[in-house]
Amino acid sequence: MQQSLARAKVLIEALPYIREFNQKTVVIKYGGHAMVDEELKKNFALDVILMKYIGLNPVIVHGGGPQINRFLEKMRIKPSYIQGMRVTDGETMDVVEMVLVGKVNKEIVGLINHCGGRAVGLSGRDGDLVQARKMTLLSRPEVENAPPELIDLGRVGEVTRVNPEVLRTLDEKDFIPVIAPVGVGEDGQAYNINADLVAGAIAARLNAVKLILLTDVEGVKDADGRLLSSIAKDSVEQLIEDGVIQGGMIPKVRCCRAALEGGVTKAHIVDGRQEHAILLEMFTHEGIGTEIVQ
Ligand SMILES: Nc1ncnc2c1ncn2[C@@H]1O[C@H](COP(=O)(O)OP(=O)(O)O)[C@@H](O)[C@H]1O
Ligand SMILES: CC(=O)N[C@@H](CCC(=O)OP(=O)(O)O)C(=O)O
Repeated sequence: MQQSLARAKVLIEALPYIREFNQKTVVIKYGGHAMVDEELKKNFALDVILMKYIGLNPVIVHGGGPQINRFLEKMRIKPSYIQGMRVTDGETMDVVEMVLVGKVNKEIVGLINHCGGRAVGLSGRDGDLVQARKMTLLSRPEVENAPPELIDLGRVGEVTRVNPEVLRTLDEKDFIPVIAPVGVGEDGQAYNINADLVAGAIAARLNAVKLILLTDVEGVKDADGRLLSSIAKDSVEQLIEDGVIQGGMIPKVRCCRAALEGGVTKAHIVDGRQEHAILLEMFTHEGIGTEIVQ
């Protein structure tokens, strides 16, 4: 009796959130590090399917950094990153597109469909969804007051425009879009874009009610390693400058800030290794991880 009452209470706790998010878009970035084991991947798929069936519009953007690295290692190419971005020469770009679009994307789509959902895989090149240009990245000078230098990352892109037409068409037919972070340049060439940045840009363009970034840590931590449950968007740059936020966490917090500035209501960085992380974040009073706030 007690147990069934507890179960009913869980459902009732979700009710205000289900009502609030009805017909709203939620962009979920599924990081490569969160794709840990088969059980976790299946639970991710089930969370997304549940969201769709209770009336939300989930849009998935996935990463695949570790999966790309495994392939590069087989080819004896050493991965290299600057400020969380992969240095991408022509050969690496071929591997990036092959692994992200040909492998990781298809696996996620296959899993969602196998679990009873209706997913369609896309890259940013399909329907000109994610348009890009070469990313300009400035060095952070070691010596005080030294002028920053332009870093050449090869075929790494930044988003210039999101064309949501193809996503609207899929939504009309109740498909769940699963997007690989490869963009298209003016020259028609592919660009490798950090998946967090793609998720942030799509969330802003779709006026998403939430952006959720699933990663492999509990959330953003302070200098002593304690979880920060909330960060004001205007303190993000200071935390980067102080060296508290580093590496792959940099594009995450920056994209959350940009998404909020672009009209997204809430942005969260959440531990994708936790079972049903999406449901806990979306439909419980406590929430989990770090919220970036206005
Ligand atoms: N302040 C911080 N709080 C939490 N993680 C941080 C912080 N600074 C750097 N990181 C690193 O960022 C990583 C997440 O980025 P990344 O590896 O690119 O994840 P993903 O593959 O999910 O995109 C964490 O595993 C952690 O090592
Ligand atoms: C420019 C850049 O760094 N692109 C990323 C794209 C994939 C990604 O972002 O994957 P995760 O989310 O799993 O890290 C890369 O090549 O690894």
